[in-house]
This record gives sequence, C-alpha cells and structure tokens, in this order.
Amino acid sequence: MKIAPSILSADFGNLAEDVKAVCDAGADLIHVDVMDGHFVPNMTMGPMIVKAVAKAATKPLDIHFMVEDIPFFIDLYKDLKPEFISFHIEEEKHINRVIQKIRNEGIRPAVVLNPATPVSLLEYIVADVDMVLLMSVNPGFGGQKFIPSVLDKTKELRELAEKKNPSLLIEIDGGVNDKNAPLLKEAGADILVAGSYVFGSDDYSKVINSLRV
Ligand SMILES: O=C(CO)[C@H](O)[C@H](O)COP(=O)(O)O
Ligand SMILES: [Co+2]
Repeated sequence: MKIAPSILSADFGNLAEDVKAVCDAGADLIHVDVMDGHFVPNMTMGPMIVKAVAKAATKPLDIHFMVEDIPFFIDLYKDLKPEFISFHIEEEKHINRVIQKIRNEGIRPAVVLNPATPVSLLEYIVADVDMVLLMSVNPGFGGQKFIPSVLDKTKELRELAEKKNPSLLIEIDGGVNDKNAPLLKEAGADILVAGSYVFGSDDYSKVINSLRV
C-alpha cells in the first residue's frame, strides 16, 4: 500500500517544513488539493504555492484538481511535472481529450469520482488512465467522515479494471485512518490519501506506517 499525505491539513505557515517532514517519514507521494471556489466551495493553492511545495518535496506530487476549466488548470501546473494529475469526471465534457492532454505533458492521467458518481461511467475511460481516485468524502474540505459505500465501489472498480486495465491504480481520498485502511486494502485499493489523520499526529512516521497495511 502506498501512502499520499494530503497537505490540505498541513501547517500552511510552515508548509515547506511539513512537506519535508512527511517525505522523511515515508510518504510515497505528496497529495496536493487544488480547489477553485467554483467546483467546490473552498479555495486552496495556486501554482506559486505548489511550486514551493514541489521544491521542498523529495517525493513526487499527486495533484487533485477540484476545479472548473480543467485544461486551463493543467496549463498552469504542468511545468511542475507532477507524477499524477487527477480531475473530476463530473466537471468535464471531453474526458478523453483531457486525459490525452495530461499524458502529452509526460504526466500520468487520473480521473476522480465523487461519492455518488457510479463506477459504470468509467467503462470507456478506465483503459486510458493510470489511476482512478475514488472520493470517500464529498470534496472540498479535510477532516470529514469516511463514507463506507466506497468499499463496495472499490471492489466494483477492481473487477472492471481486471477486465479492461489490470495495471490500474486505485486511490482512495477522504476520511482515511487506521480503522478503514485494512478494509480498503481488502477491497482493492493501492494508494491511500490521508490529510487530517497524518497531520493531526505529532509522529508522522508512526501514522504513515499504521496505514501501510
Ligand atoms: O480531496 C480532499 C478533500 O476534497 C482531501 O484530499 C481529503 O479530504 C484529505 O483529507 P482528510 O484525510 O482529512 O479527509
Ligand atoms: Co484530495
């Protein structure tokens, strides 16, 4: 299991130090939540802040866009060369085109599903992406309660991936902790995002290891 701490719950007054600390504590990826105040009712980091995060990080970035006008945001962040860019399919009419745009930049494309968005919508997308991110909270804020229906959804996605894209990575984001991590692993998850659970602790290494089930 790979662990991607979400810096949404980091100390923004000491962001570089927090990013360095979770990298040193064993994070596999740094999850960066970009919100525009339109797709979700919250705003987070522009490209200048994420550039500072990229400079401090010794692990690759995993950028999660919760934005409208996704192609515009890809152009703003592409030069930071993240490992992944993920975008919400609820927002995009031209999903295949946007996946190709991300891949053409040498970045691994991923799509995101809100808790109520069905896996069936991925039938003609899943073979074209490297990862699918399943939201286990409603996007917009850290520190929310895990929505357990994502467990069945993860199993359903793993079955679809076995048929159409066996190397697909499944990432789960929202309310992840040491209680649900084993259930998510059993359901077929590969990467767990955790924000408040990691940054709410004073021992990053211990909490990251507690998720590595
Ligand atoms: O995408 C997100 C919110 O929209 C965050 O990545 C997510 O909520 C992580 O925070 P926490 O682990 O505290 O739920
Ligand atoms: Co996220």
